[in-house]
Amino acid sequence: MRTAAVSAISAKLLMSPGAEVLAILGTGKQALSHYNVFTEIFSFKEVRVWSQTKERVERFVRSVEGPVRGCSSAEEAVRGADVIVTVTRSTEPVLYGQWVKAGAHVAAVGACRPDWRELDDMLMKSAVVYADSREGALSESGDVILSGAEVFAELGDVINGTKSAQREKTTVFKSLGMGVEDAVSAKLVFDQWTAKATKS
Ligand SMILES: NC(=O)C1=CN([C@@H]2O[C@H](COP(=O)(O)OP(=O)(O)OC[C@H]3O[C@@H](n4cnc5c(N)ncnc54)[C@H](O)[C@@H]3O)[C@@H](O)[C@H]2O)C=CC1
Ligand SMILES: O=C([O-])C1=[NH+]CCC1
Repeated sequence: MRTAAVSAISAKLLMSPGAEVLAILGTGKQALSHYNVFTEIFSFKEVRVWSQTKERVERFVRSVEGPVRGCSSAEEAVRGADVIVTVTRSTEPVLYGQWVKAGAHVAAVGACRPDWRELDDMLMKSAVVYADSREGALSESGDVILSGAEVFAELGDVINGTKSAQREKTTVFKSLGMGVEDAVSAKLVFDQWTAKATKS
């Protein structure tokens, strides 16, 4: 859930204000938590999902409570989408720059190893790239390292106002996960548990 929460912060800061279509590539655990968080926080008119097999797409569509359209290709899912979440275990690109609408926001969550890819070079080089941690992205993200793309800013730089949120451009948020996110999540759970325990 904390990974999806961070992706939602990236979308809040970087997606175009009139975003209507969300596409999710992947149908595993992260896909489900991203679906739940993004549909809870935002009001997309359409949500699309794609995965490697038809069976996985159908299982995902059955498992969620809200509407979602299963797609038979990644291209079909992402063409025209305003926000794209990549949550696969792929080691090769599944999302190509030529399919991505100008001004779209991509939350790139998979490919967390230096030789793994989810996004192609065209997308990485044409987008404004943000990361949770610049240091992490430069040592762990195949999409950043192998494309040679520049990391424009950390998400924290945008939150504290030292770097701009370039919403009008195509943006990529490269998520790798940080210990501080786990610590904050653990504190939230602990605080809620303590509050409940004190009431009873
Ligand atoms: N950035 C972050 O903070 C975090 C990143 N991750 C990463 O997110 C990714 C997804 O994690 P989970 O949902 O837990 O995994 P999962 O195993 O539950 O789901 C993986 C999904 O990827 C799809 N997939 C696998 N190989 C593929 C390929 N070659 N092409 C297209 N789709 C493929 C599967 O069909 C499945 O839908 C993993 O790469 C994981 O390492 C996970 C947790 C935190
Ligand atoms: O932060 C995290 O838990 C992970 N990041 C990459 C795989 C798992």
